[in-house]
Amino acid sequence: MIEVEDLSRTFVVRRRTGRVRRTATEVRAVDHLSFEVERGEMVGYIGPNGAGKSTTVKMLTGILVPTSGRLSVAGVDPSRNRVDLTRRIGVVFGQRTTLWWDLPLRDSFELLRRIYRIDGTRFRQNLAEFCELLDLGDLLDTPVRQLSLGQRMRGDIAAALLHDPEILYLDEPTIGLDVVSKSRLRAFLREVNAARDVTLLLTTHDLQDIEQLCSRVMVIDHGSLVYDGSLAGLHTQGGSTRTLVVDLVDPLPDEGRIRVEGASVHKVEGPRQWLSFPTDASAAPLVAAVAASYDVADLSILEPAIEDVIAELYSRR
Ligand SMILES: Nc1ncnc2c1ncn2[C@@H]1O[C@H](COP(=O)(O)OP(=O)(O)OP(=O)(O)O)[C@@H](O)[C@H]1O
Repeated sequence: MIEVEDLSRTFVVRRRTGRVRRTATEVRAVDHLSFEVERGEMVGYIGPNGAGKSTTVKMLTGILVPTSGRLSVAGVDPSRNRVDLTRRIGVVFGQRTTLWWDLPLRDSFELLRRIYRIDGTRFRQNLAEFCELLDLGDLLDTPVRQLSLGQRMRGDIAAALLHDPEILYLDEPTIGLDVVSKSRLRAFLREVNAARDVTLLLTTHDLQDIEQLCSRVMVIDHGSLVYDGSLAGLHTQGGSTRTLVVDLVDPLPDEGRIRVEGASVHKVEGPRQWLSFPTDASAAPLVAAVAASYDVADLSILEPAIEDVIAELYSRR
């Protein structure tokens, strides 16, 4: 559905370096990027600020022309055939609305029907389904400017899907939403993906969006991919560790530390000790080894926080 090959985009930025003098510097926003996304995939596209996410999405939607490389979205070259592509993609920006501010939601939808020339029956079916799934029924006659952020976001998502796009780009779709609205929106996106086989590319700083929606995550930094794979694989790649928390019956004398193969103690508080071990190692032999040599009252395992894993990945560059 999406093919990106050796894609780059540079910007020339002119900065004032004297009273009249200006120096031009080149910013390489996207740097020899290659990836493919299959139909129906839900892919998270993450990276620190300025990594090149928006620039990539702008090229995928045909807003920006690449400096070099090859790009194909639903079989179309976005910058050459932008109008064609527009009918096949949907875009949602968490920070901006694509709806008409002063019009009731219903009129915005009607305008979109005309712009995209959506078949009347199909339009009514889609509208009925989205109104039910997104609970929009009571809001259709409210002007967009009077909607709350969560209501507006639901309206924006319905608007982006009315013309049955094959791909949906979502840029920070849950930003600013409360916990309930976030989970409702994620449930809807899962439903749309499963029922309609819509391919989703999601840019977000909220890693829970990724954890709950995406089976694959691509991490971009300085314009190139630093990781492309499963969320679970990211833990291994990030070199993160799991933690075995051991509550001993009594503290070890002289603040002694548990000694076992394959793990090391990184914190001791009275009878409680924290042992780090690699994420790809099994905890079972470690637990057995600790239990065989020490009087253990309780044990638990802490998984690494995905935020820490990603922060570690960014900091390596
Ligand atoms: N129109 C432009 N002119 C000059 N430089 C630009 C332009 N657009 C983006 N850049 C630069 O390209 C780099 C990548 O920016 P981009 O907006 O793609 O990052 P991002 O990953 O989307 O960041 P964020 O998470 O902050 O939205 C940055 O250094 C940015 O300053």
